[in-house]
Amino acid sequence: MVKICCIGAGYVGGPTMAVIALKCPSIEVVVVDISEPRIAGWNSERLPIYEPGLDDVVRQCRGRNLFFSTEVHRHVGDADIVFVSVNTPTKTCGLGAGKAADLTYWESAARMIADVSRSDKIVVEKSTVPVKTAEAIEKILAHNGARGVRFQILSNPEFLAEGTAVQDLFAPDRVLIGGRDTPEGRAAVRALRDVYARWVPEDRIIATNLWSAELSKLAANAFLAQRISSVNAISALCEATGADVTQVAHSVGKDARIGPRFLAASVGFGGSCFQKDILNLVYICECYGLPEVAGYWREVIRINDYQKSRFVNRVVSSMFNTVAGKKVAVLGFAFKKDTGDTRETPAIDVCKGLLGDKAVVSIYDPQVTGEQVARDLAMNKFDWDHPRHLQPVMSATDLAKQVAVVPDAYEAARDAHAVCILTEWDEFRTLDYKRMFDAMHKPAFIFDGRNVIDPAKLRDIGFVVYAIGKPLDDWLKDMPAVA
Ligand SMILES: NC(=O)C1=CN([C@@H]2O[C@H](COP(=O)(O)OP(=O)(O)OC[C@H]3O[C@@H](n4cnc5c(N)ncnc54)[C@H](O)[C@@H]3O)[C@@H](O)[C@H]2O)C=CC1
Ligand SMILES: O=C(O)[C@H]1O[C@H](OP(=O)(O)OP(=O)(O)OC[C@H]2O[C@@H](n3ccc(=O)[nH]c3=O)[C@H](O)[C@@H]2O)[C@H](O)[C@@H](O)[C@@H]1O
Repeated sequence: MVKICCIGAGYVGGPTMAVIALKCPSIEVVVVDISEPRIAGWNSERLPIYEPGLDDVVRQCRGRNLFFSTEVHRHVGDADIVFVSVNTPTKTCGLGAGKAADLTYWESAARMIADVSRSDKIVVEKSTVPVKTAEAIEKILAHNGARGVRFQILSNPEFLAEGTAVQDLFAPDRVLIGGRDTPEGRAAVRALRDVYARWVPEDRIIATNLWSAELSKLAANAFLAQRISSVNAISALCEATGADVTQVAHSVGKDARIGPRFLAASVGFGGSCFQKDILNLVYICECYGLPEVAGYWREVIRINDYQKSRFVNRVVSSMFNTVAGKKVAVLGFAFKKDTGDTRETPAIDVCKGLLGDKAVVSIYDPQVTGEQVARDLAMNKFDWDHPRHLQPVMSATDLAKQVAVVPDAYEAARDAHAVCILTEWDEFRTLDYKRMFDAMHKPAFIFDGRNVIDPAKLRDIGFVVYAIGKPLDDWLKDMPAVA
């Protein structure tokens, strides 16, 4: 029986391995992690991540051919194929701080693989890594491995999106496998291809060289994020001119060369990867002496930051230039719908902006806990991807004074001056906004950072409405949008 071990039981390692186990009953899959609570979560009825459809997949194969364990050394030692799916955050200090990928976790995983391996292994980069990481890993394994043990490194980046991870894994647009162009390298690519080929059509499995595979992942995320920054840049111009960004995006996306997806204007993109991977790309370009290329991609991040601060400025300037002491309801804190993940969510920057202007913020999100919100709002940039014990937690008193996390949208809006919609949860489309309006101070404002409400209907109720990239209310027309 082929044995697979995956190091890292996170948003990628957990779902990816669960689907491999489901689709390949003859393969034993063990997911290992140094985090005991995470592994305990995977072995419990309440999985550590919220992902539609995942419970069902895990229930079908856990204990059959899918296992979660903290016995990292034993399972890595036993495996034929070792996936490495550890976090690769942005460096917070030292050379390349704020841009370069921090490969500490990756390197320690690679050294551990070398230490415990007594049989040949295929080592698969699942984490998103800088181009040429495979070369560094090869060196670590070659210099530290036991005599006679051979390693083949493959790059097999993951393209799933949170919230749709299970369906993305069931029917991927493509599976990318990069390997060495040697007999051993080609055999390793074949072995991994055979795993995916059990459910992915052959023409969707692409084999490339190692560096193309590594770079394709960074490039794909950069292209996706660039589409959002493009439409968000246009959204600012829509507000200035009276155009409607939804209509513009629809018209632009009808061009088959452009396509309709991923053109929804928003308060900004979030998530653990877009910013991190683009910064990483920027750093790599700078290292290779390509400042113009680096500058081009850096603008994608700059527009994203601009979009978030533009939103905060809209809120504050509309409300007579101050939100001090005013209650602002925040609907949605996760970085997108159908996930409880808050890493790099635009809600953090928006809430911090409002708190900086002394607002009292009342947050409702169907999947995010108060503890998580407190942690996020107290954190420095990039700290979220480092161990929990190194992260500051906002004191209970500070939290109680300015931030409340409440169990539903109506409670968030009670006695509020404004509502900000920051995540596009489906339930926000069907709320009883009249009921909310009646319970709010007047004028009652609504700021829709995700275009989930119908501005005309809410204006009829009596709200002053701002929606990203939509024609402005008279109220907002003369207010400055950007500081
Ligand atoms: N989150 C996402 O949707 C996607 C993430 N990626 C990439 O996949 C990688 C992993 O991302 P996530 O799963 O989101 O991260 P995560 O933080 O959820 O999971 C990483 C796990 O690795 C564990 N870990 C770290 N060092 C370890 C070690 N030496 N031994 C054993 N376990 C160790 C951590 O305890 C953690 O549970 C990153 O490189 C990310 O860029 C790629 C595609 C999608
Ligand atoms: O490498 C990764 O981590 C993953 O990053 C993204 O996936 P994810 O971040 O989970 O979610 P997306 O659906 O891409 O959304 C990212 C952010 O962009 C925002 N977004 C998305 C689409 C859009 O049209 N407008 C928009 O503002 C979302 O609300 C969210 O905040 C990519 O879509 C995945 O292919 C990739 O594997």
